[in-house]
Amino acid sequence: MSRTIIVSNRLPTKVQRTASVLSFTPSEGGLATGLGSIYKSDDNVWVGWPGLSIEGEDEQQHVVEQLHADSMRPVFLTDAEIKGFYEGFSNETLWPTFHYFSQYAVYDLTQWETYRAVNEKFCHAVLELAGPDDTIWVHDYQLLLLPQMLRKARPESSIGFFLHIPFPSYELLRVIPWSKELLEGMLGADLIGFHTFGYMRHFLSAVSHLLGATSQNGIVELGNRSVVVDSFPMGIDYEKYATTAASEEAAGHIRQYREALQEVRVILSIDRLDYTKGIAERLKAYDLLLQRHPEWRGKVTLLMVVVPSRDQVAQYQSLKEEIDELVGRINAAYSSITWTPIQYFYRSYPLEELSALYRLADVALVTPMRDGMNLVAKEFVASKEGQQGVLILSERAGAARELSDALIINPTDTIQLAEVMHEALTMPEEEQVQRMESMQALVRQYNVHHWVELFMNRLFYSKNKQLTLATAAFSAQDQQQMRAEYAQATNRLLLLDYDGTLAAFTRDPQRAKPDADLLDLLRQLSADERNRVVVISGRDRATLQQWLGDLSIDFIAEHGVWLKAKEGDWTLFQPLRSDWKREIRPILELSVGRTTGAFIEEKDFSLVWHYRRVDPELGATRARELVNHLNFLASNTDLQVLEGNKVIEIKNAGINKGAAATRWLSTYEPDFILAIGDDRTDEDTFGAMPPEAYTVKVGSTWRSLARFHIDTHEDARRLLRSLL
Ligand SMILES: O=P(O)(O)OC[C@H]1O[C@H](O[C@H]2O[C@H](CO)[C@@H](O)[C@H](O)[C@H]2O)[C@H](O)[C@@H](O)[C@@H]1O
Ligand SMILES: O=c1ccn([C@@H]2O[C@H](COP(=O)(O)OP(=O)(O)O)[C@@H](O)[C@H]2O)c(=O)[nH]1
Repeated sequence: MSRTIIVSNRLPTKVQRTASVLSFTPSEGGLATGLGSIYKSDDNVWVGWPGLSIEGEDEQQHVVEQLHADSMRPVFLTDAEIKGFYEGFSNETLWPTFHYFSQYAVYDLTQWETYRAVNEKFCHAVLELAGPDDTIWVHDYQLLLLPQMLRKARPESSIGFFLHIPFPSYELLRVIPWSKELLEGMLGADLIGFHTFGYMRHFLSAVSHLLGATSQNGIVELGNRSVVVDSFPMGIDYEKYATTAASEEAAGHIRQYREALQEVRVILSIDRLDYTKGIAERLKAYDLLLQRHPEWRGKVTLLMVVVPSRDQVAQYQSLKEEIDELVGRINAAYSSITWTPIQYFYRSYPLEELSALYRLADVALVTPMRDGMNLVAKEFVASKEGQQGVLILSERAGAARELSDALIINPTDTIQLAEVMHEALTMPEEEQVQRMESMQALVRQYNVHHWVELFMNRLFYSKNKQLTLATAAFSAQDQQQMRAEYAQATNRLLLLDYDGTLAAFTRDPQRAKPDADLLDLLRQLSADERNRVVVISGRDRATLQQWLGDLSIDFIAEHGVWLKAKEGDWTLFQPLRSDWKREIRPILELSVGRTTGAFIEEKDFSLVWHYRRVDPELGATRARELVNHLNFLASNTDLQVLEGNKVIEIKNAGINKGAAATRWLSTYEPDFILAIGDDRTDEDTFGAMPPEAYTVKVGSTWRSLARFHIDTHEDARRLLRSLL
């Protein structure tokens, strides 16, 4: 039976120690509360840290047994690991950077090494548990390296990754000295999910800028795999919150609270203690509300729950002091004998009491500076079924992308926030109900079950697509078979693309000049009279002639425009015109003028716009614009627009590598064919070959007509050497 192995730093149950007794309680934090509400079934196991240092063997055994019953497998961390991995790299480097608080980030080599070691530890724990058919779903920033570690150990596994916090602009990410390793770690997954489209865009941009990997429609092309990237806004267990808030137990709590609060209106604020949550700014705005609208004094109370969190990290300790001080100052300034402006609780509450608070409140204040999603906002909405109530929501919470019927605010604008609190407290009942109902419909539909289903279906789809669309690796056995057929053959045709296949793809095309090793390889291959070696390239004939002209080989240049057999001269594929260049060249020049790093290459019968040296995102955007424009001009003419690897080529229609290669097939009638290429333009060659030909794609495995795949140009050379 195949299972889903959920892996996250924090388990949904946390272990606490009072005196020497261990107790087990639900964890706080959206990852644990959200996923924790649905994972329990025989098909799932959850691997994670129980939230406490437990070093004694007996205690560990006790914890293992307790958690086992709930399908959880603890990963125990030592004190040093908690310091370096959890408090350190996770919460002093990644957390501040990803939430745009780079000023709080530390870059410490020892912490980074501990982070890597703990990711390894999680990897071992998962590998001990996971069978070959199990799906592994890794969660969050504490385990960014884990997908790649698992991929190395289990290349065929189905691995998903979901990030619960924002993904920042690459300008922030690149500041981390290990940013490339972190991205590579994530790319071990088959599917990478984010809460919002914006985070996903930042990720793709970072991958392109820092790793140079290209993506199309959210699919990142890696050498030998492709990774699907998408957004999946996490939902909550709607029914659970709606039902609990309407329960008798919650009603009992509400009666009690009401008695204490009397008639005052309630503004509710619930968060973990975190500088990303905007708690201090919220307090300042509340102060402003009481200043600017004194009519609310004695009539409203801010009920503020702050859940202790990461209290060993310095920034969290100083934030606690700041909040204590602000609350003290505001209460001292405005309190009366019968009224306290802020009721402040530094602790966590069980679901029933939280639900009662949600149900009781007139207004919920969810005003983070940055927040991956924020489930409190959704829980408030679900708890208000059949009720009025107003949600004030920061534009920088992931939830704001969905809950557009909330009052959306900028959390740094305290004056705006104070005024919006006033607006919320005076909003007509009808408008409250209408906004609430529309948000409820959304939170009910896009609930956590829907989220899991969506993610899992997409993971299944991505994996399946990889398997069906990916070109098979050129196995040792297939290569053996190829060599056997090669040995038998007497009239062999070797069609070899140049850039990216025989030589590495370089920033400056002129630097891809053949080295001694390549010249020797081609010389030896062509020395065998049974071989006809053809370099089939997009390059102009002059360059090919200059670089390789001394060899006894054939050429197909300019993507099939110029042909040359070793015994003869250069000939045109067919009579061609080039007067169209006069009209097209100025368009390409205009685009070069607007795009630093772009350049034009002119061949006899084609013009090429290169963008390999352009900022990758700008290059891709300009290339799209140019292709659209050129295609428009080329319609109703005998021109065609070809897109290659960081190039756009415009040339006469009907000519491509495949059409040219067909001439060699009919002229020489080979009994063995090997065609190797890395580019989109080589697909024309592959497509023109008979089914028994050995067609080999270098680089990406995705959607090629080739029968086999190899990783790099070095592999291509090795393959050719193995024929000698
Ligand atoms: O495990 P802790 O260090 O105690 O922190 C609690 C969790 O905080 C973060 O939660 C995030 O996930 C929520 C659900 O997707 C999302 O709504 C929220 O915006 C995030 O901040 C963190 O990502 C988790 O790993 C922690 O367990
Ligand atoms: O006393 C409390 C206060 C909050 N929460 C839960 O903690 C989670 C907070 O998740 P959110 O996504 O809002 O932010 P995070 O803390 O994960 O950054 C929510 O599910 C709350 O119900 C809790 O269990 N007990």
